[in-house]
Amino acid sequence: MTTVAVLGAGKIGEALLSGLLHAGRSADDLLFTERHAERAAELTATYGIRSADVPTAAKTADVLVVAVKPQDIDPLLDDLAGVVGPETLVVSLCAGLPTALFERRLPHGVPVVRVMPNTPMLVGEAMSAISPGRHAGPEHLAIVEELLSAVGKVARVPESQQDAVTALSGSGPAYFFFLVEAMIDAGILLGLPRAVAEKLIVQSAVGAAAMLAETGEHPVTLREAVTSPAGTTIMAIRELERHGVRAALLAAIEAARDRSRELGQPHDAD
Ligand SMILES: NC(=O)C1=CN([C@@H]2O[C@H](COP(=O)(O)OP(=O)(O)OC[C@H]3O[C@@H](n4cnc5c(N)ncnc54)[C@H](OP(=O)(O)O)[C@@H]3O)[C@@H](O)[C@H]2O)C=CC1
Ligand SMILES: O=C(O)[C@@H]1CCC=N1
Repeated sequence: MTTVAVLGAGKIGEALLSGLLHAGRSADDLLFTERHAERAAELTATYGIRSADVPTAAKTADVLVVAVKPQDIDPLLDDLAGVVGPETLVVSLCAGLPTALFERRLPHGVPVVRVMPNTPMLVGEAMSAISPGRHAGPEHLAIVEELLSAVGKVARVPESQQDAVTALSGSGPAYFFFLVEAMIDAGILLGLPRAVAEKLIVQSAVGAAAMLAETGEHPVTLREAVTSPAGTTIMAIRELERHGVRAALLAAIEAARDRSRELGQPHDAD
């Protein structure tokens, strides 16, 4: 069994650790590094996973998962440069950061795989897209695929698509949460108690997601089946179109893609 160290156990790092434990991986095969002792102690108390410093994590683990904010990458790469070699697989979850950045800053030959996961890995329902760097071979992709398959679905994409993937599925859960939040507010507007509105909308979201995943039907077909002639749904759809919700989504996701590109840019001249 490979030992995995998560470098930076914040939101996504914790989701990965928790998801791997739920999938049956032993806490003994996991490690993490954190900047603050308090946060490290809290995670160890919750999950029984050991914390370590970066050199210890690099010596002990076969796979190092980098899960710090893109803005925090420089000092971490400095720390890693002296302690990793081609035998260590580096997996980056960082939005926007190209594998070439890691390859420039780490010793020659270190294999790097860029991944864009999402937080549903907490419940075993992540969507992760993976792309190999220059020194990552099929064996490295297979390790990453196996690791992430335990916490959701995995797709292989060319690295040139990762900024779009980040905007679509990396950030995607936030768009659905936003929609659910707004629909619950609509329930309040119509006079429903909050608890009732929440139950109605969350189960409608679960049911709609299951239909999308399980029937294989196109979303248009599924929506048409809800939309009765001269009924209620078409009145709502007309309002959504009138308010430009479709165009807003296109613009929003394009803006997220642009931000992902921007996050990689400070390092272009490294
Ligand atoms: N959240 C999400 O849904 C997703 C995030 N990502 C990517 O994952 C990365 C992390 O995002 P997220 O979890 O949201 O961010 P967080 O800020 O929640 O987590 C990052 C963690 O890393 C810690 N940290 C920073 N530098 C170091 C270091 N040198 N050594 C050890 N720990 C360190 C931070 O500590 P401190 O609190 O002190 O800053 C923080 O706890 C980002 O690059 C993001 O693009 C990718 C997909 C989805
Ligand atoms: O908002 C972000 O930058 C990160 C990357 C994808 C999801 N969360």
